[in-house]
Amino acid sequence: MEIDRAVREGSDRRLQTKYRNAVYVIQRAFALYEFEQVAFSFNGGKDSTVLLHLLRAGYYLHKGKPECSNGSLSDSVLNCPIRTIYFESPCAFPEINSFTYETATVYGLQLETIHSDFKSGLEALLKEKPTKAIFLGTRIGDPNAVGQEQFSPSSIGWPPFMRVNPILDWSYRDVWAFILTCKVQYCSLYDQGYTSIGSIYDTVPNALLSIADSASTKGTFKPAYMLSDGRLERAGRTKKMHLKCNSTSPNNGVISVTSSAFFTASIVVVGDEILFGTAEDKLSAALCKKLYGIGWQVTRVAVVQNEIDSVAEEVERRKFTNDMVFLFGGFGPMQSDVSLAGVAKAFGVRLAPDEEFEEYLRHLIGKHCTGDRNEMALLPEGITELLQHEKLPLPLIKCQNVIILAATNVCELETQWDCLLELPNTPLVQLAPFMSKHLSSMLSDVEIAQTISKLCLEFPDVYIGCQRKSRVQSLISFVGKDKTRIELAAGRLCNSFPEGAFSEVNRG
Ligand SMILES: Cc1cc2nc3c(=O)[nH]c(=O)nc-3n(C[C@H](O)[C@H](O)[C@H](O)COP(=O)(O)O)c2cc1C
Ligand SMILES: Nc1ncnc2c1ncn2[C@@H]1O[C@H](COP(=O)(O)OP(=O)(O)OP(=O)(O)O)[C@@H](O)[C@H]1O
Ligand SMILES: [Mg+2]
Repeated sequence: MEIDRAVREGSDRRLQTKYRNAVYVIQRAFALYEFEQVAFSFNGGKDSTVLLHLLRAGYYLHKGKPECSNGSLSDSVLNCPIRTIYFESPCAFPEINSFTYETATVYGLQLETIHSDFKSGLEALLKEKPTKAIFLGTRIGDPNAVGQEQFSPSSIGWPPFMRVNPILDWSYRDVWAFILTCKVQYCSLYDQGYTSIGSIYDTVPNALLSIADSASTKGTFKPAYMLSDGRLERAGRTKKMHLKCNSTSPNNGVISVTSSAFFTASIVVVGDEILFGTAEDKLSAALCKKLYGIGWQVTRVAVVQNEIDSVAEEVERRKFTNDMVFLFGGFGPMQSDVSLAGVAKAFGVRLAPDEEFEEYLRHLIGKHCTGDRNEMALLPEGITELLQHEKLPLPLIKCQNVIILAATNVCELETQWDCLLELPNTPLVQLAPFMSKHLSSMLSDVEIAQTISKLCLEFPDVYIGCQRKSRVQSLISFVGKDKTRIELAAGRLCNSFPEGAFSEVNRG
């Protein structure tokens, strides 16, 4: 079989190992489940394309390599007539759609197209046809791969089936090594600089592949297999929150950009000494200001103990509720430096040696690196991205939406913040800035409370807060992204009281 031969006869030992393991998982699944009760989730993406050919190889080996009477391989075994499900969406790239359909025809896949979301589509599918297992092209590093194994039951709340992930441990490089070694067709978007493909509204070519040397090559991109750091394969995926694409919406998935889009962040500070009261947390106050400056809203600052479970608990909660979580403290060689272990626990992954980070550490602390395994170079496996900038002695560590800031003082924080903003794939999207207006008054909080409550109902888009300077002096703040609305709300307050009751103050 051509795939099997291409890999085995090639010289890439690593690919051969990955291939053998993936095909083994596929053969075991075929031995475990009836062929009619397994399905392949295929969407024309590079990972599912790899999986398609592995399934063909696994099926061929499972079938025991039958041959035609003339000694050549029969066509029926070169194909793997597996039930194949494709969740088609109006937001998909036309190139992806056509590649999916053409590939299904070429390889004799039994294609079933589903037009609803994953969960309800699978519920309907399982009701209609018994389905015990579904093959997916999920890989470690995909946002939804966390905690998964090669055989993982579907999650709670999902219909029951086994998710089979034969290429879970494959890297970006392994995927391209396989595609190029086996010379199989792939979707044309990957030749135009796309490295991971979502919808037309959230995916652009990967800027790291841009050829922007001259006017004639402007807007041209190198092919996906040229991306040297596979951890950046999702750099062309923009944030979903900006854009809403809904296949069931009346405007049939037409893009709608939320003008008041805003991101939220939370800050986790790891520090026993802050909780003892012997040290002060100045870093989170400085970071709040920075985030506010780029239009982000900070929804929580939490100080936790230097304890794995305390860090894990806080990070686990915040990574769901916030777009980004920033973590300070508890990072280093001391026994109390448990932040990375806490982050790993929050994501349900283990700490594993990261060769690239180890190299940076060796440069930085050289002879102080003891033993042949540096504990500081143990990073959460499969979810870590190193954010490197020439001004930083060590790259910043990003684990999905959690960024570990190694700053020990405000000055270091400022450098790290500036570097983060300068990164080509910065996770810090600059949003419309917040604006504010502040009024001071000698009226007491009791006198103004009712009017402010009414204003809050009338202006849900403006934050209206009252800070008591004393029992008889208040500072009322109006914060939001629409200056007219802020002015209107502030004017409404002033008009509700005798003239001169409020005076504007500048709070920088
Ligand atoms: C066949 C199939 C099975 C899935 N099973 C689960 C599951 O058991 N639990 C879950 O949380 N998500 C499940 N998902 C959803 C994926 O984890 C993930 O959300 C999706 O593949 C990524 O698409 P998105 O980034 O557009 O959300 C499944 C998706 C597919 C296609
Ligand atoms: N619309 C879909 N229909 C069927 N299966 C899907 C769909 N979207 C995702 N999947 C399944 O989830 C897997 C992971 O999706 P993911 O987008 O990470 O990979 P891919 O699409 O194969 O490649 P890429 O990362 O380059 O987009 C796919 O390989 C496929 O098995
Ligand atoms: Mg994809």
